[in-house]
Amino acid sequence: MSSSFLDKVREVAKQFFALPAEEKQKYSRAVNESEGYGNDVVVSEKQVLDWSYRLTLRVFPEDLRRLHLWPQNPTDFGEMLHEYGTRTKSVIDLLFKAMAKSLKLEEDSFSKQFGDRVLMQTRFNFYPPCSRPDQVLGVKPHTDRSGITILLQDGEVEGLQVFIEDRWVRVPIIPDALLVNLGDQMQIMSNGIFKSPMHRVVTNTEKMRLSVATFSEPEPHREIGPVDLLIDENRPRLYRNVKNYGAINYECFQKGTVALETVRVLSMNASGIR
Ligand SMILES: O=C(O)CCC(=O)C(=O)O
Ligand SMILES: [Fe+2]
Repeated sequence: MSSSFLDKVREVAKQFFALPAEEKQKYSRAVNESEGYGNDVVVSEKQVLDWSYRLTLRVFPEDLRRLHLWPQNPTDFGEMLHEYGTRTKSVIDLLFKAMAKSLKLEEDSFSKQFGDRVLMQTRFNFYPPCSRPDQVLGVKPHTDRSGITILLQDGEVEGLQVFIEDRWVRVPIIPDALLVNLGDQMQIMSNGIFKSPMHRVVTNTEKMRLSVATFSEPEPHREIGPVDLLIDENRPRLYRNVKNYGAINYECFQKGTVALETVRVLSMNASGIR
């Protein structure tokens, strides 16, 4: 993707977030829905909300697009999202193949688990300046539930951090780069070889920040699990097969538990006692 195209994606998204509140509210996320415009889903009075506005839209499969939630304003928003989504999908398809080959597996080992109706959601994150960046995060620590997430960062303003060896490490801005973030479902399929990193977004007092995250996951009824060839005596099965991991991940996030732990296979010793 050319840098002018990536700039265009950021520009059109910024134009949407700059619209008056009443205009953006036409595309509001309904209670219990994930698609549309708004803030965090509120699950408890004690919850500390993320300092961000989001617009989340499903781009694939095309017949599941909810076009009434796609902004009419700016007028080229729909065309931009279709184009960006299509190109991002090819990047994801390619990565699935390359990652399987890198483990000496058949190239469709991961993609065939996801099937040919992969769900792809694009989330536009808008982080306004925040007067108390010491107290409020743009996005709380989490791992993505996806297989692969493709992230287009702001062209200038940093904010993303990854948890590596017990500390938060900042992710630099590379203006023309797409950041590939692996999600929990890739960790499951690769039997723990590819890791889904914990990450968060910090706020800052002066500048707004925009990012565009595209998540890929299988349809909820499809079962995914560690690829057989990645399981042996030296590397026992780490995860059970799962369906609808999105729901498991969401429920755990609400409860503050780690979703991947709940699908882990517990090892037994010779006497069958854990
Ligand atoms: O804004 C970012 O850089 C990351 C956002 C993110 O982690 C997410 O939307 O899952
Ligand atoms: Fe994330």
